[in-house]
Amino acid sequence: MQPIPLVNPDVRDCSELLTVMADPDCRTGGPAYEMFRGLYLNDPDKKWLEEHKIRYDITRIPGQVICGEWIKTKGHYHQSAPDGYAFPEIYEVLEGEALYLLQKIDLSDIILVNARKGDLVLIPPGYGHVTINPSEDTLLMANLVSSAFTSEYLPFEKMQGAAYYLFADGRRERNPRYPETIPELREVTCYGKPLPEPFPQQALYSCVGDEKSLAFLNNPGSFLKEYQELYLFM
Ligand SMILES: O=P(O)(O)OC[C@H]1O[C@](O)(CO)[C@@H](O)[C@@H]1O
Repeated sequence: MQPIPLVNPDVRDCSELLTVMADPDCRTGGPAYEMFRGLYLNDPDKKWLEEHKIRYDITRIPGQVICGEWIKTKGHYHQSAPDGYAFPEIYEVLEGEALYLLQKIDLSDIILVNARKGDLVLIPPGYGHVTINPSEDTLLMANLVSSAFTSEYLPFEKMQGAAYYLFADGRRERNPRYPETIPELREVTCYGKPLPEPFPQQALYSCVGDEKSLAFLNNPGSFLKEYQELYLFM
């Protein structure tokens, strides 16, 4: 596939991360990561994506440590689709390595997914998510998501971030604002593990045009059994 030109990003400034950092006195600024949203290679792909209410984004997260933590995205939940279940999302690591911290809205499950180049990571309905770049190298990742979704930041902002903080010195600490009774971070590694059918099996952009493998993005409630079979729940 020819590369998609990455131009005109939305830039998340480090100062926008202050409400989710472990250190409430953290003072930082400057660009944190770039989000290239609503990308396509050609007009037929653009039309197909629009007709199917799907957005393809690429995010570039240069390796850096911010107030002792590995750089991370701000974190958000997704609101419910018309069928009553929250919009899911799927990520692909294009370069570098990533940790995806997923936390169920009722906090009954908190997962840390290790992924590297070529891996696909599915964010099931109802899981808030934060992406962490745990290295000095740049993380480049793509995602497909419903274009009807919006990001809900408030649950993370109210709690000063996700349930766990990951520090560059290797410490992983529970965010003290969450109850002591929350589950331990459940770590899974998806290196080279394909997602089960009917979810995408190949590079995300090559799924553009494949109605069957992307149907879950706008119809989350129709795939409840399939979510149970994800490696996330093993
Ligand atoms: O909105 P946040 O939490 O900064 O996360 C950014 C990521 O979320 C997305 O908007 C998709 O959920 C991507 O464009 C980007 O990778």
